[in-house]
Amino acid sequence: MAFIKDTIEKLKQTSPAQTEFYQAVEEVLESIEPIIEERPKYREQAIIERLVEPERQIMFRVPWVDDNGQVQVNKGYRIEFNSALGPYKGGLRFHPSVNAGIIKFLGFEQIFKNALTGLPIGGGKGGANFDPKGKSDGEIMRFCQSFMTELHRHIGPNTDVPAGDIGVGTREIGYLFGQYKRIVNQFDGVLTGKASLWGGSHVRTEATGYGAVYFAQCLLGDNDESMKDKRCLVSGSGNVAIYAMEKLYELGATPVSCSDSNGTIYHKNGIDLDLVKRIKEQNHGRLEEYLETHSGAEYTKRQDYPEDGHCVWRYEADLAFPCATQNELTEKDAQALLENGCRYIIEGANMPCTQSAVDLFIENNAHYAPGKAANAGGVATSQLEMAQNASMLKWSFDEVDDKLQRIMRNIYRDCKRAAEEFDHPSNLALGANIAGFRKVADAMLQQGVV
Ligand SMILES: NC(=O)C1=CN([C@@H]2O[C@H](COP(=O)(O)OP(=O)(O)OC[C@H]3O[C@@H](n4cnc5c(N)ncnc54)[C@H](O)[C@@H]3O)[C@@H](O)[C@H]2O)C=CC1
Ligand SMILES: O=C(O)CCC(=O)C(=O)O
Repeated sequence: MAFIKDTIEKLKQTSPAQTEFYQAVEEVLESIEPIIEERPKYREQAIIERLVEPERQIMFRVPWVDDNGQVQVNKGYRIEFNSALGPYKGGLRFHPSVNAGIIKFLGFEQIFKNALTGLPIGGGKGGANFDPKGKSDGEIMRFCQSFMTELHRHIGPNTDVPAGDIGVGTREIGYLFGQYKRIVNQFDGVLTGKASLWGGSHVRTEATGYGAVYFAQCLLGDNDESMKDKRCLVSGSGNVAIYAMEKLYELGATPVSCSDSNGTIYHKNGIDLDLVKRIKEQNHGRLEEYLETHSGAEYTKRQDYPEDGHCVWRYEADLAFPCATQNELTEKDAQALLENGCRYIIEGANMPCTQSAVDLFIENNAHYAPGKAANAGGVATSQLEMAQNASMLKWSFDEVDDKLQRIMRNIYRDCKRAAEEFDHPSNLALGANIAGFRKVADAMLQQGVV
């Protein structure tokens, strides 16, 4: 469709050097082509042109003082992308690679993901090019306080509700919340992923990883298979990877790998999850330390990965869960997975597979679950946290987990139905984009030209 090409070309001119953002937009626009043709109103009302332009983008200076008394400066971002379905909602990423294009791709994906949850939340994302690695607790706190000193004027429980993402977990949310409360003098549900002791929801920590595995269960079930005895490759060793592995073990599967930005562990007998939690959650250490306890496991340093991909995808397994970061699974990795008999690819991370990897999975009829559907359990549980905060109630772990399971089943069903309706019954990427887009686009039509 010429219109899609034109849209991408225009974006390249008006928002230069935002490669990941173009990638995310192109992927969505190509799969919603049939529905744009079916409903001329979307074109007449410039829904696409409006969708690709954030409602608001905030960029700010984040000055802070390090442990040596040196003043440091980072760049902070919050992109309030689309509020057609509810207050902006989406995480904050603290990572040195963060720039406006990365935050925009994440915010754009978040719009459709949040729509798929069926809950009243719009799409947003934020972060900073701050590297938490090697920073002391005091430095992290001062950075978070400075970040919130600007951010607080743009957010609110009914306006924009940030949460965590890479580099932002319960500790950072605590420091951010403390500063917000101090400035606005209100204890409200302005952030999610809070500690359970003071307003956090049960299951939010586990939700993204658990949700991805619940989604995989739906997919396996539809193919008369179960998780039992399945071998699973997992990348990452952060929040999403850890709780995906926990749920895999609970369901009788065996995760055999995990990774961090320095290297990959492959442990044929199954990853020692307690040890990974100790290294990562408690000590904020490096995965290489795993070998001190398990000398039989394999460790591959990042510099020894194949040139055209990531060594984690070169092992044999039934399922693959990319749970680290964007574009971490290349076409060559996809080829290796398929050759090794892997038939299920479930994205725990946001856009971890390159577009050519996704195309290869789909061409080969592998079961590919896109991140915007499979990892939506995190943001869905964030919305459950907002609901609990607003009603001043606290639900039990099982109550939240039951709701999460139901939401993941509904997302799976909606993606599948949309894929069937548009004659690509096994293409869940197409199904997710159409099902998510339709909700946002219809809400935008109903709200007029804004
Ligand atoms: N935390 C959440 O609730 C949600 C997270 N996601 C996505 O899941 C992915 C992982 O996020 P979290 O687990 O929350 O972050 P995290 O900060 O807890 O962990 C990130 C993991 O990815 C690894 N990593 C980061 N950059 C890397 C790189 N360039 N190369 C190799 N490994 C790298 C880190 O070493 C770490 O193990 C991200 O794509 C994030 O956007 C998606 C939905 C919700
Ligand atoms: O919990 C949230 O609000 C956002 C989670 C997130 O950043 C994501 O879904 O990518």
